[in-house]
Amino acid sequence: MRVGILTSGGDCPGLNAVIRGAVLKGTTVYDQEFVGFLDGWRGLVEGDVMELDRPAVRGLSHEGGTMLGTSRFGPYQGPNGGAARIAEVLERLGIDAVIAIGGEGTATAAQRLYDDGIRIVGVPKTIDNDLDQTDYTFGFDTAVEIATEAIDRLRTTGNSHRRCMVLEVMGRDAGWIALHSGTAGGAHAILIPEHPETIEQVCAWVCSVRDRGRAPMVVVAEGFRLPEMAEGYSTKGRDNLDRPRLGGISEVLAPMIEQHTGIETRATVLGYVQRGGVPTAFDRVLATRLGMAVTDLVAQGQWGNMVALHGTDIVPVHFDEALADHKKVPLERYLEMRVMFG
Ligand SMILES: Nc1ncnc2c1ncn2[C@@H]1O[C@H](COP(=O)(O)OP(=O)(O)O)[C@@H](O)[C@H]1O
Ligand SMILES: O=P(O)(O)OC[C@H]1O[C@](O)(COP(=O)(O)O)[C@@H](O)[C@@H]1O
Ligand SMILES: [Mg+2]
Repeated sequence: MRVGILTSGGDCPGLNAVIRGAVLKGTTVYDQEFVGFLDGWRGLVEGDVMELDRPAVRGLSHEGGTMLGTSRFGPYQGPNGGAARIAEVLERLGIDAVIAIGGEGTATAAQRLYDDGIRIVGVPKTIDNDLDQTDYTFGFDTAVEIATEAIDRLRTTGNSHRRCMVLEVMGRDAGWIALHSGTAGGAHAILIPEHPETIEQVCAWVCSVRDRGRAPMVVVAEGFRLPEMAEGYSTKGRDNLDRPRLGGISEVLAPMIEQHTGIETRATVLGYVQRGGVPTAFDRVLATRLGMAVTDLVAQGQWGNMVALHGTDIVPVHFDEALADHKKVPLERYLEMRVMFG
């Protein structure tokens, strides 16, 4: 069987480890052959492929990014898009099945292609960790490590100047990176998209920290909203799916905090550093296992499924099930940490 792999959506540390895991197990255990589609769905629609044999994936598990490239191009997009045309491309290239590695957008597209008769399986990917039906996604642990290191570093400069430091991390709809890094770094307030807080409440926490003689550390997810904000803070237009490009809420909060409390306050937007560079050991292991497991789905013809982490097991989950809900931070998880704020 000849299998095509693609990576789609935002990149994420661990994508290369998935590709390597799939190629190593698929070639040795199942005699599968692999090609990679370049730049996500674009490579599939346009038939733009590279051979993926064992030497092509050598030493790949520690490398960040994706060797195949990624994009936000859609499989139904453009004059050549659509399942019928994709079926022709697969036929012409002698490819029997597709492995799509991506987030909820990629899984939505994969589900639609599956409904339209394409033999496709998936691997979940998101640094935000907000895909349902999988306990963790690779890339998340790496992002949390990077954000935690940033908190540690901001603390020493904040302490030296007795400033309030505000760190903005990624998290469009879900505050997992903020919650985990803020917890690990001992932040005095953690602000996430799921649970608005008033500026008065944030300032009350900041003042209580200052009153103890400490320099306040606030971690905010990019998608956090004050109660009066209708959507996440955005000044960079919208993406090709018409979602606001988020970023900059920390730069709104910092002057507000300074004005309300009189404490000198500085904002840092961590940005794409969270998505770049080498994956942690945890993410390499998870990504490798997911890549290996997805070749089982191909061998068994379990089309329409993706592999997922349940506890310590890798199990198949139908795209439909995974897409039914969005894995947000539950209120009780937030309240658990909120008692420590201030
Ligand atoms: N509802 C949808 N229907 C068809 N294709 C979609 C849909 N949502 C996303 N896609 C395609 O999948 C690509 C990746 O989705 P995106 O949300 O950008 O990343 P991710 O897969 O990481 O969530 C999008 O650019 C788009 O081309
Ligand atoms: O600028 P881009 O590449 O569109 O991505 C920004 C978004 O991607 C994310 O990193 C999420 O990416 P994934 O869920 O696709 O891993 C968000 O936190 C952020 O809002
Ligand atoms: Mg998405």
